[in-house]
Amino acid sequence: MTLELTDLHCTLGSRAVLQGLSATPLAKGRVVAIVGRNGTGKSTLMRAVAGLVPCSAARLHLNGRDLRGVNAAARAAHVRYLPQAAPGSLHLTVYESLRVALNAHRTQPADCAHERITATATDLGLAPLLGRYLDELSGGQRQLVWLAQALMHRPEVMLLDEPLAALDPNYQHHVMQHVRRLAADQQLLVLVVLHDLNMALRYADEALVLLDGTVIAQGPVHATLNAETLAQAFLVNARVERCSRNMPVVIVDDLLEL
Ligand SMILES: Nc1ncnc2c1ncn2[C@@H]1O[C@H](COP(=O)(O)OP(=O)(O)OP(=O)(O)O)[C@@H](O)[C@H]1O
Repeated sequence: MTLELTDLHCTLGSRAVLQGLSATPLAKGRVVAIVGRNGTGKSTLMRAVAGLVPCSAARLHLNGRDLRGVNAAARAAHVRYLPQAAPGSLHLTVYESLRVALNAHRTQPADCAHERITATATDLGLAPLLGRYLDELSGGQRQLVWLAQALMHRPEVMLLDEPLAALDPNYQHHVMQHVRRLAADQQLLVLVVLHDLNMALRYADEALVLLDGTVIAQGPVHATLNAETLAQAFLVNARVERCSRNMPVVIVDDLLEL
């Protein structure tokens, strides 16, 4: 399974947001970190792949299937988008909301539903919250529930837009470990917008670096997030060093002039 993106253009209002964005085909089973400065088109790219904003492309294919004529509702069976700000909460318990999410696509026989819900909730550390109402949860807890809902579908592609933004460090690592395991076990392609470059270095296989609506670098995450790319993408003087446990860490020394 691959996702092919060639020459994507998307104009919102009068702004050309995606400007001929192309990427080397993205393969299943991998976690791809989408990074780039604010307003550079990361969310728009996700929304374009999900079919939520109008875009033109020379090629927008999933598994050889042309997605261009496929509307967002039909794409949702294969491509699941988790936005930055999820919609307002209904007065449902976490368990009920996961049940609704599972039923929405009927990918599982009903007798597996309970096991599926409890397994996903346990994996994400949500088991103690299953009986709580969504509108009584904290922002971070709710974000975890949206993620669990998205994962109920077993899509081919998961688009996660800053899924760590409201989470404490423990949950951040918990979520990324789970996402990574899912990608490998279920041969899922995960595109994840991350502002924390250290999380990208630690958990992503590949990085896609955006600037002004195009891809300026793509490849294995450790090779791609180098000083030169970080300078161009973020206007920072940065280096990637190994910590005492041999994990790569981005250190920003200075800001570069605009
Ligand atoms: N509906 C819209 N109408 C007009 N312009 C829009 C619309 N949505 C987004 N934009 C503009 O498109 C550009 C890219 O926005 P997008 O949300 O894709 O950026 P981003 O890289 O995800 O940013 P961030 O890291 O801040 O979330 C921004 O300049 C934004 O103002």
